[in-house]
Amino acid sequence: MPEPAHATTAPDAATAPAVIEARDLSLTFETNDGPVHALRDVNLTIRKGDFVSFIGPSGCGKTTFLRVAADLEHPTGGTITVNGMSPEEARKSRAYGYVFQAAGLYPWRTIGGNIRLPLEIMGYPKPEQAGRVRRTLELVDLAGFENKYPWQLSGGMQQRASIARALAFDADILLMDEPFGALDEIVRDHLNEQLLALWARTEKTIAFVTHSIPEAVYLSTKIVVMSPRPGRVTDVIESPLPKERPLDIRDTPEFIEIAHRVREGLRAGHVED
Ligand SMILES: Nc1ncnc2c1ncn2[C@@H]1O[C@H](COP(=O)(O)OP(=O)(O)OP(=O)(O)O)[C@@H](O)[C@H]1O
Repeated sequence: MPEPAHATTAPDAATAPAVIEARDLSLTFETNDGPVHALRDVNLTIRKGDFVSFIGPSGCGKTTFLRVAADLEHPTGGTITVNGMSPEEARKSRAYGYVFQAAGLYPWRTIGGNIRLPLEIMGYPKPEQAGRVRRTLELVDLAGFENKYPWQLSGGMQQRASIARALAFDADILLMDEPFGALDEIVRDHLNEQLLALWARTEKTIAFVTHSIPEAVYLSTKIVVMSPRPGRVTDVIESPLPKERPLDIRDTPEFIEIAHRVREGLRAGHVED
């Protein structure tokens, strides 16, 4: 579907190079109960430096979109490119880091050991591994926790460690599948603030799945509203909010207006089971 003409877009945001580009992207899973249309005709451009949130009810294809971009699933129709390459080429060139819903840290490895793991697999020299682990721990505010084990950290700290692991090899793109869904609201607020600061500092492109309207509006430059059966994009909202966002921006009329539009989009796409 074409992107809405009434979107308010900062001039540079519209001209930045495309990082993820989906054209008529479809994925149908063949199951014993018949075909499941996880994605149908999704058209979307994610540009360099965008923070894009995907929001929609359970089963609308948010995770599937990220998994297709990450070459973990293969489309059955249309095309998707990542940094101008096929998802397979992008995966091989380590174009992205992936953060899963659960932190997924190995309990028998220290926090440093977990972050080092992809670097070991990629064959980085040992001294460089150590430097990268140290720098990414600083980025997520976990300096000093390198030698702790995951179970010695809170849930929020574990999620930060899993973000550090995704950042360690310095990919330009971060794919984040509901990384804060299981955390309480205060911790989530804090991590949202930290993630925004990290995004501003590193100028990465972030694709972020969430169920939370306030989280989507607070974090994003662009909000993709999806609806299920078949999974499709029903609205793309370009946020007019400034890049600097203190938490109390959530009380401003601009914020409330965008949240309202997201809610309307979700309501319009709602289907009864
Ligand atoms: N491997 C698979 N085989 C068959 N169906 C699948 C598979 N993976 C996902 N699906 C189906 O595709 C649809 C989209 O799933 P997806 O996980 O992308 O949704 P989602 O929007 O991320 O949901 P949630 O918010 O619950 O995480 C769902 O109906 C799901 O059951």
